[in-house]
Amino acid sequence: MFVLVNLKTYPCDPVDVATAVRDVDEATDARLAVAPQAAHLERVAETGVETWAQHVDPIDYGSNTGHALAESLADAGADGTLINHSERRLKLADIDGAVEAAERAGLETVVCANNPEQIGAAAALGPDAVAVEPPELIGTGTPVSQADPEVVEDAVEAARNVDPDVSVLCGAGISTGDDVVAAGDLGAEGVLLASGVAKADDPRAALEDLVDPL
Ligand SMILES: O=C[C@H](O)COP(=O)(O)O
Repeated sequence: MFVLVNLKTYPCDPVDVATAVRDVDEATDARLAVAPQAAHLERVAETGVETWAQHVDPIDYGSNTGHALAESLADAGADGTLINHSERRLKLADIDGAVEAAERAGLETVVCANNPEQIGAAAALGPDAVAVEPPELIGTGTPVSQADPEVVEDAVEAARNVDPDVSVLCGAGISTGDDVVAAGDLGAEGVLLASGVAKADDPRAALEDLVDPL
C-alpha cells in the first residue's frame, strides 16, 4: 500500500513529520511519502523521505508569476505531485496540462477527484494514479472506507475501465491501520491522508499505527 501524507497548511513541523515518515517507511513494506507546502519541499526532501508537491500548475518556463512550475518543484526535491486536490481544484484542461507539465519534469502524478465519475475522467488523462476523496468526509476522522465504501469500489472500477495501469488511492478521514486495510480490501492501492498525522499529538505514533497491520 502507498501511504501519502499531505501536510496541507497545518501548523506542524514539516521536517519532524518528514523524518518520522522516512523512518516508518524504512521499517515497513508499505511505501510512505509526504507532501509538504511548496516552501518546505527542499528541507523535507533533504531528510531523504519520498517528497511530493501539493500542486503543480499547467505552465512552462516564462511569465507566470505566482505559479508552481513543475521543473522548480523537481529541483526542490519533489518526486511527485498531487493535482486537483479538493482544496486546489483545477479546470479539466488545466488538470490535463498539469499532468503534462509534471511528466515533462519527471514527477509522478496523483490526480484527485470527488467521485467515481470524475475518477474515470481523471484516469483518461493518463496520470500514474488517481485518488477519490468525497469532500464532505475530508478532515472529519470518519474514514471513507467505512462511511462510503461503494465510492471506493466504484472509483476502482471506473479507473480500471478507462486505464487498468492507473492506480487508485482513496482518502478522507483515514487515520488508523484498520482504515488502511479496509481501503485495500475495497481495491485501493493506497491512501491519501492528512489530519490523522499532521494534527496528531504524536505523528510518529500515528504513522506506526497506520502501517502496523500492513
Ligand atoms: O489530502 C488529504 C485528504 O484531503 C484527506 O484529508 P484528511 O485525512 O484530513 O481527511
